[in-house]
Amino acid sequence: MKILSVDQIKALDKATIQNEPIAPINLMERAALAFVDWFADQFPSTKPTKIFCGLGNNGGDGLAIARLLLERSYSVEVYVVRYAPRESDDFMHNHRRLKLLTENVKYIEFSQDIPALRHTEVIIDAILGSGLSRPVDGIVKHVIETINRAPATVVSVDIASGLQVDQPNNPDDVIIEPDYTVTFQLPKLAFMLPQNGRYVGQWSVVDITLSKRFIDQARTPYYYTQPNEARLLLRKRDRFSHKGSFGHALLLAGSYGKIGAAVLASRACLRSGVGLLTVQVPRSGYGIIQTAVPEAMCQPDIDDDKLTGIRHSGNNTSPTEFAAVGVGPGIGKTPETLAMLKELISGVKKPIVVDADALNLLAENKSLLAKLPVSSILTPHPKEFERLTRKWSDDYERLDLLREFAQKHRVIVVLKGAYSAIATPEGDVHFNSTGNPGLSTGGTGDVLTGILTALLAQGYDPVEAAVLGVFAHGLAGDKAAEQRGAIGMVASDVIDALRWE
Ligand SMILES: NC(=O)C1=CN([C@@H]2O[C@H](COP(=O)(O)OP(=O)(O)OC[C@H]3O[C@@H](n4cnc5c(N)ncnc54)[C@H](OP(=O)(O)O)[C@@H]3O)[C@@H](O)[C@H]2O)[C@@H](O)CC1
Ligand SMILES: [K+]
Repeated sequence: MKILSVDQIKALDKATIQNEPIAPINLMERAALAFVDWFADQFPSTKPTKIFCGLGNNGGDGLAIARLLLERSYSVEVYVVRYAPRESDDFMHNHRRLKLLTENVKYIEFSQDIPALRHTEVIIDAILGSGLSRPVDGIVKHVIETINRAPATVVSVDIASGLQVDQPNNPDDVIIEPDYTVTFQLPKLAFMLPQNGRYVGQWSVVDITLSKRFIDQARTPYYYTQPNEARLLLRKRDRFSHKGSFGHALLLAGSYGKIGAAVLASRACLRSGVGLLTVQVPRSGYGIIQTAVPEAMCQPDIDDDKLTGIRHSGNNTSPTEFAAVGVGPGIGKTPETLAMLKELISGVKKPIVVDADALNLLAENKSLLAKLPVSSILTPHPKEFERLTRKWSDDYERLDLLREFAQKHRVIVVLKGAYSAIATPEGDVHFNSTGNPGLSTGGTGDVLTGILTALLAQGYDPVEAAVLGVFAHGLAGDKAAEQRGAIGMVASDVIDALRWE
């Protein structure tokens, strides 16, 4: 699903009106209906509802929503925040229609006009939408502050009033802090960024059938991966396939005290469809791997405690002969392990998966970045990404840094977090839709490395591997959270919950 800029959203609105064609007022009606359908699924008609409307089209939506809720027997009070002398045409139209139905429309010009808000109520925020053009002040600011202090449930129409759609707000901006946002047609970039979490709440997209042709043709670097899109990436298995069809992967993981990282990455790799897996661990991890992951072959390092080089033994010759290589989980940062990483990077040509301490070693030896095979997948969490780049002042700057980094080094970067952002060498960013705070626990990153290595070994295109792998990892995390709760779940639960279908 594409994420469009605020200018593109306006153009999409216009294109729909012209091409469908549909009168603007009917488009507003469609939006209000879609909102009300969502609302009626969430809240019973016995729930007292107060709707706060601005004077633009977001306010017009609010008035239409008020009328439709009244028609469905909700008890609704409407407040119009009069911050300017002029209303939009569609606001006026809906104002007239609403007045035919109820006298219960009040106006807020001064602070004393703001009603008391109770915890039993639902507040619908239709003050400002995508037309926000400056920070809020005056009476709008007072109303927003009052709503934010209220114990009531708050639902924003399209976007929280005061929140910018696709650029940073000022730190002292006053913005609605909703429990829910119900947005029209496509998600907004603002929803993807951690700094806006409290200004978005739980968000949903409702379909108002805006021009599909316009959306298909619109150019944007930003995408949001939906379940149907991720599932399309999954390859079917041929009945006549054999283990050679799914690649032989190599994982370089573990150090003394962190062999568990190698176990987790290996198990996840095997649970993600790899044909064969060889794990290289320090010698002290040999028995552990052979016992904990009997499906994997193990190549011990000559060193007891750390990885020191690429071992060429048994039926495996050099890293170039593996279908895919994953490196990093639990490896530590000793000079010997750095030497191993250098040997690997200069030896392989195919994309590799780079995680954890391998990323920290790259951050301390930035000249290695230029030597990474094209389309390698790097999986930093924000702190690791900061070490690879620099500090940022807000999440929009971080997003710019992410895109620049991926383009400059021609790699894929999975920036982990809520809505993990996958940046491609072409400069696109795919935000992931699965996952939950339960994934913030030791070992889940190792699991992701195993998954991504397995997908590369099976011959997936690296961008598709990253998008699909991050999606499946988050989905397994969601299933684990359902079973164990987000607090009690551990990385092994995520592996157990992996399902490729
Ligand atoms: N996209 C779609 O397809 C559809 C969109 N729809 C709906 O339309 C909404 C967008 O409507 P909109 O463009 O009228 O903008 P909206 O946010 O109501 O505000 C504009 C007014 O507020 C003013 N204003 C701005 N900032 C201000 C501030 N800080 N403090 C005070 N005032 C401020 C601004 O003034 P100006 O900038 O012109 O000076 C202008 O007068 C969108 O979010 C969705 O709900 C649906 O109905 C149908 C399908
Ligand atoms: K709003």
